[in-house]
Amino acid sequence: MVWAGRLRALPLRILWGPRLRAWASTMAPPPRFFALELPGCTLAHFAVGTDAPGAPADPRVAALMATPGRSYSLCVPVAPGGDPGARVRAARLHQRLLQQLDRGPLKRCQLHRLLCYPPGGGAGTLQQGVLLHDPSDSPDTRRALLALLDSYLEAPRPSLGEFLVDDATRQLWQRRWELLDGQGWRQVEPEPVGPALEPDLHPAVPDLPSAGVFPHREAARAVLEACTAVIPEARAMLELVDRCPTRAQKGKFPVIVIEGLDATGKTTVTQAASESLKAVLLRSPPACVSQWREVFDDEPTIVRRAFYSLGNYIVASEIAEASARCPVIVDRYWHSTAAYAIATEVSGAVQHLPPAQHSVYQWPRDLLQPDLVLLLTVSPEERLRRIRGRGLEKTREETELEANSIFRQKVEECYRRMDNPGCREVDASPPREEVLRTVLSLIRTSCG
Ligand SMILES: Nc1ncnc2c1ncn2[C@@H]1O[C@H](COP(=O)(O)OP(=O)(O)OP(=O)(O)O)[C@@H](O)[C@H]1O
Ligand SMILES: Nc1ccn([C@@H]2O[C@H](COP(=O)(O)O)[C@@H](O)[C@H]2O)c(=O)n1
Repeated sequence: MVWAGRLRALPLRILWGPRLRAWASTMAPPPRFFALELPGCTLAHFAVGTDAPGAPADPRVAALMATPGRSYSLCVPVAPGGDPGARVRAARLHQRLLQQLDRGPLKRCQLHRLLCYPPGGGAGTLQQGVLLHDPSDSPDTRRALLALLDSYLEAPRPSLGEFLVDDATRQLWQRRWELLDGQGWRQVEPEPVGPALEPDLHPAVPDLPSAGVFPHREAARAVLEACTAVIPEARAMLELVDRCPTRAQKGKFPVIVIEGLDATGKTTVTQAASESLKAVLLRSPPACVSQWREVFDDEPTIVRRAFYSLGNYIVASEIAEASARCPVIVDRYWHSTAAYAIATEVSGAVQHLPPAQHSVYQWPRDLLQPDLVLLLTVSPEERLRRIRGRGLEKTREETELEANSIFRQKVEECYRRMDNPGCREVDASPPREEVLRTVLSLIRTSCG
């Protein structure tokens, strides 16, 4: 491994002459594009293997990789076989990989979220992973990464690349590691790292309908069906869903959904409004599945959101039944499932979200629609005051929201972009009585 340490110091053009370059170009794999999440949730884009040797990469990428140490990319395809089973296996593998990076010598590496996609992108072509930066450039890190790859015996195996800086020209290169039959791990020829334009659509968006924002019940159902061998609770959940009518119909009374980030006052408002309107109060996920929530909250997005999506269909059958008798108030519904899924999967900040009117913001075609959706919003400071005032143990996601105001902004912006039905925003910062008055007045004017 000593030679590899020296390589960084050697001007790469000595190793990378024209003949070698010509040979490599005949063998070269297709170019790959990368979206790297940097501190502050900014995204830097770069390309590997395009015909751009010598061209400067994004200065932020160059700066990161030029800091003392060594950077590696580790990626897993999201849909190696295209079917839900393959997607679930790949997502669980990616989750396991992230957990493994938190141990041993790899723990000292700084991690940055990384997405890899081919030119043009498209559903099923994405790879998700991380860029690891080892500030100490220790050979133990490389050894640990190769040992980690060795522990993945079945496809899809993660792919490992190593970044190199040509000290003379400052050009960046990537060398992938490949497993050669009987010869162990070998590095393939370096490929140039060059600049890349930001794609029009964030590369994770084409996969959202199969990975967390399911456009119909069957799409979410197929995901849990694929999990039954490894998550016994998935079978129990499917049995409950399968007992619900495929197209639950709303009764003659109005159905009002209250949405918002944690601690914006949904519980307070839904309880008071349902008393005032003599309405049935329901919540998603429904009580009958809440005992499995912890299990699914520990799973990757695709499985977790399939659970919440199917929970919405169970609530739909409860709404259908209750709205035949009286008004119904619902604490969270599909908009929550979709908004959190989009905000989690789309790396970067608000400007990287899919544009308004994109199909991911459309209501699923087979899910009972409410008459009115109200989105409670409060300032970040007020929300934090309320979380602290409540004094309850914070869930992991709440902790993340608290720490990551950009994630919170993305969730809220997704709520605002939801369509058909869209959300009516209500400023929930005033005292409880005033918020309730506003909500009741909106319900009366909108639902008669
Ligand atoms: N208008 C208000 N003014 C001041 N405090 C409020 C107001 N509405 C709710 N609260 C308080 O803020 C805290 C969070 O409210 P609540 O539990 O209703 O929010 P929530 O949106 O249901 O939260 P979660 O989604 O996390 O369950 C509670 O302690 C509640 O008493
Ligand atoms: N329909 C829903 C409801 C909830 N979620 C997820 O649960 C989290 C919040 O739940 P609370 O009980 O704290 O209100 C939220 O972070 C969502 O991830 C969902 O996806 N769909």
